[in-house]
Amino acid sequence: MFRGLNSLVRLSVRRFALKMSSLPDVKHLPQLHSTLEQAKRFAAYRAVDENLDYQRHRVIGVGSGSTVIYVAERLGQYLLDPKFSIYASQFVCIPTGFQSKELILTNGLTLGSIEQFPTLDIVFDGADEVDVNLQLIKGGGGCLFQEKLISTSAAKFIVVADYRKRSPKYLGTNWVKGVPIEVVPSGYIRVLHDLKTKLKCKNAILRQGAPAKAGPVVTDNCNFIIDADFGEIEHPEILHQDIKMLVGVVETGLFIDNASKAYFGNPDGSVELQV
Ligand SMILES: O=C[C@H](O)[C@H](O)[C@H](O)COP(=O)(O)O
Repeated sequence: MFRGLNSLVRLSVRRFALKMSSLPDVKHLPQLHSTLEQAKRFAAYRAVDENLDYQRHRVIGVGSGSTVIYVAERLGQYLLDPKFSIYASQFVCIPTGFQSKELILTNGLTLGSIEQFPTLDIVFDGADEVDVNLQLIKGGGGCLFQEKLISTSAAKFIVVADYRKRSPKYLGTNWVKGVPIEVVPSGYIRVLHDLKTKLKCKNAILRQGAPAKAGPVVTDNCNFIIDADFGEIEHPEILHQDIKMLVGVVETGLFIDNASKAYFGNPDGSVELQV
């Protein structure tokens, strides 16, 4: 129901922006249903406004998840404002999966592919947890491989998140579902076994699609996802390398030395920046 409500609000935001025909101030937009959604929107709008160099940036990555919804919304508003539209009409947006492809299209933006544009100017994406060194856990929504492909192909990777994602110190403190790992389907038993025996993982499970689907989650690349719990992760770069070495692993949800900045939205409208 909330998703439906939010879509309605987003539609009215688009109409509002159309009527205003200038980049709307986030504080004047119709309120979203929860303070958490408001926090995500505050972070996304500020991240776009502060980092998008609309006169120079042409190839823009749009990530996955519930926070980038507001990134795509903001980018769409640049198209509607005559001051920016001449530049925004030249933006090409590269998606990190099916969901972001839809976001790009529904906000009136031009869709491109990583094969056409292997180098990006900037990418905006969410995160499941951000540690004090800007290392990330991503993949809670199952999109990690394409997200990593896009974010490591961009000159700048800007993280947009709400206040819950900021780790007090180590990854694995706030996000306790485990590190998402994309694996080739035929190799999942082997990877589960190796995670437990070779890497001393506390628990590793194949992500299930229930209740929406019986059986495992299948990614946009037709792979499976394993969630591997290592507790608090002191050395994410080493863990990432160790997991990558396992036969059957396509990519890990540990994003190492990749993000340039992270914006965390708070319910009161303030946004914290981590660099
Ligand atoms: O696979 C999903 C992605 O890594 C998302 O960016 C991540 O899960 C954060 O999503 P959200 O903005 O919904 O918290």
